[in-house]
Amino acid sequence: MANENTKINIKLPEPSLRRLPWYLAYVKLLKDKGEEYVSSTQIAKDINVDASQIAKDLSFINISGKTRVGYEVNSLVEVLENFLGFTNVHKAFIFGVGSLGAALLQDSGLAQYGMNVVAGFDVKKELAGTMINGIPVYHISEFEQKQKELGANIGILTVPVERAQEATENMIAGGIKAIWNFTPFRIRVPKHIVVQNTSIYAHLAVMFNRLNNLKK
Ligand SMILES: NC(=O)c1ccc[n+]([C@@H]2O[C@H](COP(=O)([O-])OP(=O)(O)OC[C@H]3O[C@@H](n4cnc5c(N)ncnc54)[C@H](O)[C@@H]3O)[C@@H](O)[C@H]2O)c1
Repeated sequence: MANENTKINIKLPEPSLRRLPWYLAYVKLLKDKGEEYVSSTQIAKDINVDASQIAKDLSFINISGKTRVGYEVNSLVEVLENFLGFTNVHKAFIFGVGSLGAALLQDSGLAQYGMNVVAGFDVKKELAGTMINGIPVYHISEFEQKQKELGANIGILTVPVERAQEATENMIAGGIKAIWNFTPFRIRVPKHIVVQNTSIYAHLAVMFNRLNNLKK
């Protein structure tokens, strides 16, 4: 089992880190089916990743399989969830409650992955005082006060692209430490601020290209 020390000491390569949520989603399915053990060969077959790669990735988080039976499913779920930080709850605010911001407020999947969205903020006065999926939306002028009450470290940025930098500066001034940036703008931040850029469109060109190659 990975303990706190292991977690601090390990430097996991990012490609391995990106694969861990796939393993977690897969072993959670096995857990729901009541399976007790799983081998890296079985995981490999079902999710199409090389078995030795899986064993290597999992060895980074200090979990090893038993000869013949493989990994214990319950421990694997627990260790992966702890390692990925999905069991710590991170409080987040959403900035920009338009079509994407509102959709993210609707998504209960975020909470399952350790992200607790506690409020949304928008410049539109008519949105203030509304609720989406039980989560309150406030006018942006209330951010400072709500930050004092709720203390969120993470800000999800879903404002129009031309407002991205200004909203980012406002978020940082209000105590946000990590920004999940959904805008296409490359926001500028001080070194101590974590930025994760995410776009559902980023993979499209790759998919179109693969599709075109299939046709040839
Ligand atoms: N990353 C992705 O995969 C992805 C997908 C869709 C949209 N987007 C991007 O997300 C952003 C939002 O898109 P949308 O379709 O929801 O737009 P939208 O216009 O529906 O919503 C934007 C909201 O932000 C609010 N806003 C403007 N300035 C603000 C500020 N300073 N602080 C707080 N709120 C503010 C607006 O009033 C509006 O309600 C855009 O930048 C868009 O390009 C990204």
